[in-house]
Amino acid sequence: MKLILGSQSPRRRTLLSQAGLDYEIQIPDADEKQITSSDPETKVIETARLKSSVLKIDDDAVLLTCDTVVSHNNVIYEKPDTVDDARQMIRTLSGSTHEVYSGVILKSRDFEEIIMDRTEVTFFELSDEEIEAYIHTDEPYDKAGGYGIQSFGAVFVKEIKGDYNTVMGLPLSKVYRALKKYNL
Ligand SMILES: Cc1cn([C@H]2C[C@H](O)[C@@H](COP(=O)(O)OP(=O)(O)OP(=O)(O)O)O2)c(=O)[nH]c1=O
Repeated sequence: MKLILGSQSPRRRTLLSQAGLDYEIQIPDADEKQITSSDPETKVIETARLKSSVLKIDDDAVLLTCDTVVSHNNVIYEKPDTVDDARQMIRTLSGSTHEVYSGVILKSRDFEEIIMDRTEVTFFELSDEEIEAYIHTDEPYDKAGGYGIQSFGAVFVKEIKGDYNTVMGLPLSKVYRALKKYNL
């Protein structure tokens, strides 16, 4: 079996490579706005499934698609569209704890497997100056919740409970373990 990563995310590529997995890439072009669930687990799974539904799966392939959202006080945060969105997200996350959900669909012609993971992240209290400086960089805009734990956003983090890689966009150890079952 060969592994296809259905993602344009550079982080997901890096993480699969870090685990020594070989893969080919396909880029899903799905209209994610059509997934409107307000439950983060449902949202990431349905979105990952939507991404897999727009890609072709060969007989000998397993397709991996994934979605990541941030949830804070029952509100879901995806990628900020504007500077104002990013400001509002980082202000909300400042000085409190949020959850990052990453949901994966592994799909072949014969099966579908769901992998779900959740990591809790607590931010230090951030100053207005810190937030303004950050939202005027490129970093927030391609990331759920408007920050990157693997980049400058690391300095916002006081505590993390769970798999760090789930925050970066792929629950790597769970994915690795699942893929071993299919000899990938
Ligand atoms: C919270 C957080 C998210 N992210 C990223 C992971 C995901 O790539 C992104 C959430 O967007 P997604 O829609 O999950 O993924 P994507 O659009 O980047 O890629 P694709 O749909 O093609 O697979 O946010 C970080 O890189 N660091 C972080 O700390």
